[in-house]
Amino acid sequence: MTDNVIMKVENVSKLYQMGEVTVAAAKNISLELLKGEFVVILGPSGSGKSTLLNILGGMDLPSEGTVIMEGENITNYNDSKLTAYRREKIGFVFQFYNLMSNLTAKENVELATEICKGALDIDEVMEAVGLGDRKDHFPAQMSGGEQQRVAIARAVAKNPALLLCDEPTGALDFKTGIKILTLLKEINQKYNKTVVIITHNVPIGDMADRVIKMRSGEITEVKINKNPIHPEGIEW
Ligand SMILES: Nc1ncnc2c1ncn2[C@@H]1O[C@H](COP(=O)(O)OP(=O)(O)OP(=O)(O)O)[C@@H](O)[C@H]1O
Repeated sequence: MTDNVIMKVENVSKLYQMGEVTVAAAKNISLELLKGEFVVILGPSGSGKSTLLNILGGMDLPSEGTVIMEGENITNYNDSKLTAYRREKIGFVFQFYNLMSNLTAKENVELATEICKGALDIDEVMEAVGLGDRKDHFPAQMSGGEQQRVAIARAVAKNPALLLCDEPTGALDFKTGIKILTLLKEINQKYNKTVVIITHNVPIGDMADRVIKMRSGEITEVKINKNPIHPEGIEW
């Protein structure tokens, strides 16, 4: 394993038995994620993106294959080790922000970092996501874009090795979506974090260092972007 590989996925499949039929939600997937890389996994509905993301994030185990994160095979982990893995190593950003409505923006971020070793300074992260003056606002007092910024701060403040984002712009209007993608790129550069976005939204691939295309549970194409574009150049 080269030094800058943080995750190595080898021959991962996820099979579901539906009566007589075996459904392969992921089929023989192999990939590597590099430190500081910005990756977009693209695929239509049902192509296996969420299945793969769940496996990378330790929310689900593959039926076959291995996932090596920073040299450790997480597919051998028991439930408590997987919980620790999700807590320490992975920052999740979802389409819907899943904030605690009775906590302020800052408290939402604090809650996520309380049980983490090596968390980042919360005030600094709140500034980095552009919410320095919104820390004491409750989710209901914030726009969708602002709530997604809180969700990103919450994921980043844990100082995870990998930020996994599932359709992070899916619930946002175009302009706000571009701002969120810009923020994810800034976070990627400022903290040298590996960021993976999964989406069906093809133009988002143009901002990635690497685009991985999926169809029917398989990787169909891997494209390196030598010159990824700034998110403000993306249109959909
Ligand atoms: N628990 C399950 N049992 C049976 N089949 C499943 C299960 N989970 C996923 N699948 C099937 O695996 C395939 C891939 O699903 P997955 O949710 O990973 O796709 P996706 O690309 O994330 O789609 P979307 O963009 O709509 O969320 C689909 O055909 C789905 O029906």
